[in-house]
Amino acid sequence: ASAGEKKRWTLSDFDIGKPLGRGKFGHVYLAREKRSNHIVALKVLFKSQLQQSQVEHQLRREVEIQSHLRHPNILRLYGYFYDQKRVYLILEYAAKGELYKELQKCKYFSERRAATYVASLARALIYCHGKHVIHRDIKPENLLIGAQGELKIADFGWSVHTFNRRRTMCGTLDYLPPEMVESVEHDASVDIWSLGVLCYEFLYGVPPFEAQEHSDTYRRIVQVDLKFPTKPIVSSAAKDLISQMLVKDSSQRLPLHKLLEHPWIVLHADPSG
Ligand SMILES: COc1ccc(C(=O)Nc2ccccc2)cc1NC(=O)CCSCc1cnc2[nH]ccc2c1
Repeated sequence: ASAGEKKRWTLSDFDIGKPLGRGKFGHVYLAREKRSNHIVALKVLFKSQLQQSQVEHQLRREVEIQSHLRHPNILRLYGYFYDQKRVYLILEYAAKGELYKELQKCKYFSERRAATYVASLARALIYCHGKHVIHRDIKPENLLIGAQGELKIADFGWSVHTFNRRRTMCGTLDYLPPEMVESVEHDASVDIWSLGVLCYEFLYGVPPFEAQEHSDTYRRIVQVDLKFPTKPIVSSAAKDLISQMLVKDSSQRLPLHKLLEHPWIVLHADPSG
């Protein structure tokens, strides 16, 4: 309710629960807002560390952007407050946890689950692009799963290594499109590339351009060295979709709204999302 957003929150409004994770700027805790019994994730950032890294403006800008985003597949930022030493972000709690852990556990997803996730992400990105917000950094580490199994772009803040516990740690190049790897300025079509990389990883369990050395990943990306393994068996419709997203010329990538009409998505994605 809009009245609630005007409220000045304080720590005493919350019962603090178990830690959900920790990162460069602070810790995240499960918490319950006392009056409503609403369960949230409370992210605690240390002002000293924010100042040291000169990210206060970035945080202010992000809080501003996030407070206007309302989409079932984008993790909500309900509000924030601060005290002497810390800034607190009141975030939506995704009850089924981190997607990359689920992917590690299953190795790879069924075509139905992969298509359902890709369709949800496409709808969330269409929504963001409509609000001129791009590059939602959609690698598996930044995706959470809600109570009904729905995907949430959790956008962990540009340099917050909160949950990037994957072997290819924070600096993974895997998701960057050619124009970003060649540090050319980028537009919303970067998200189409990243979604294509994600779709491949959902189906095969590894990103398409993975290599031992960064330099090899870099070369495979700029050459779009796309190969489909013979195992697991993946439909040609899925490969066709991925091939239309992982295109070097960003203007030739399949637009997101066309993705939602692609036969593989229409055939396999759960309409519920
Ligand atoms: C909208 O979201 C965010 C908005 C802003 C920031 C942020 O830190 N911005 C920043 C910080 C410093 C400098 C500049 C910018 C982070 C998030 N989001 C998360 O951090 C997601 C994981 S915390 C929540 C959460 C929920 N549900 C879960 N279920 C299991 C674990 C878990 C974990």
